[in-house]
Amino acid sequence: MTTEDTSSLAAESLSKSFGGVRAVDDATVRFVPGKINAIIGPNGSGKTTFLNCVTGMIRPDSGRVSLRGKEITRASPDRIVRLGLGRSFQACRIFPRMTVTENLLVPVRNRSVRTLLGKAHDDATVRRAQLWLQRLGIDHLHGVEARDLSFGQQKLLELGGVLMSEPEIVILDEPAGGVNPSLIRWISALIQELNAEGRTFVVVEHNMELVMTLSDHVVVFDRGRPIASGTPAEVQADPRVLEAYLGV
Ligand SMILES: Nc1ncnc2c1ncn2[C@@H]1O[C@H](COP(=O)(O)OP(=O)(O)OP(=O)(O)O)[C@@H](O)[C@H]1O
Repeated sequence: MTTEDTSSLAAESLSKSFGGVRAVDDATVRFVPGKINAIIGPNGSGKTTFLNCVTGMIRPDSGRVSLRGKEITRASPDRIVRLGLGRSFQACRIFPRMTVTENLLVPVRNRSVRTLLGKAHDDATVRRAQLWLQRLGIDHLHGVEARDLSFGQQKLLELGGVLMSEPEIVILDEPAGGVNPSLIRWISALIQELNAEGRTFVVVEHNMELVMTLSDHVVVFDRGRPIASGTPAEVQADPRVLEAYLGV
């Protein structure tokens, strides 16, 4: 078995430039299956672009992405979701004029016209949406339009949308960004619970306290490429990481 086979999600020599900016520069990353993986790095170090390449949102200039050993580099975002990879966004993506429940039922993760025009949702799907809302602690808001939710509630709703596709791997872009401390603790506990049930997480996050307490494996990006990886304690003690963050 090769190293790649042991990792459910991996990127190899991934590169993406925007004009003269090498946003992702020959990045090779193997996420640890079944664990909470974090990606950290200074602003502009390429974390979001890397995730966009991994999830099919943008096509890398070179390199490959694989899921369970199978190449997905050129797969569409929809297909990648169907293969078990769910993803939230830094700028929360919800439908503001739809209710909380409708947001979970709308096929955001499968935007094909066929699905949009397809039959109404079956009872099982509605029930599943209710169960996720309960788990997220926002079931009492089921009939409220998403635009009337607080920012933190909108983040939970977006997470619910991701979970509706029952992903094996959940990628979260800044789940704690702009969220108050008690909600951060709630989201953190949820991630741990969902991970304990077998879901792998990849979390891009700037909140270092959260990263260091939550994650099992941390990958540090700097100038488009991973410069260090390991346990939170290992990366914290790595001089390359201090240099990237502090320029020391
Ligand atoms: N669509 C784009 N067009 C041009 N440049 C881009 C584009 N997207 C990203 N970049 C540039 O690529 C580099 C990496 O950006 P990216 O957003 O991936 O970093 P990041 O680590 O996610 O940053 P942050 O932590 O601030 O979210 C930056 O220099 C950014 O300005």
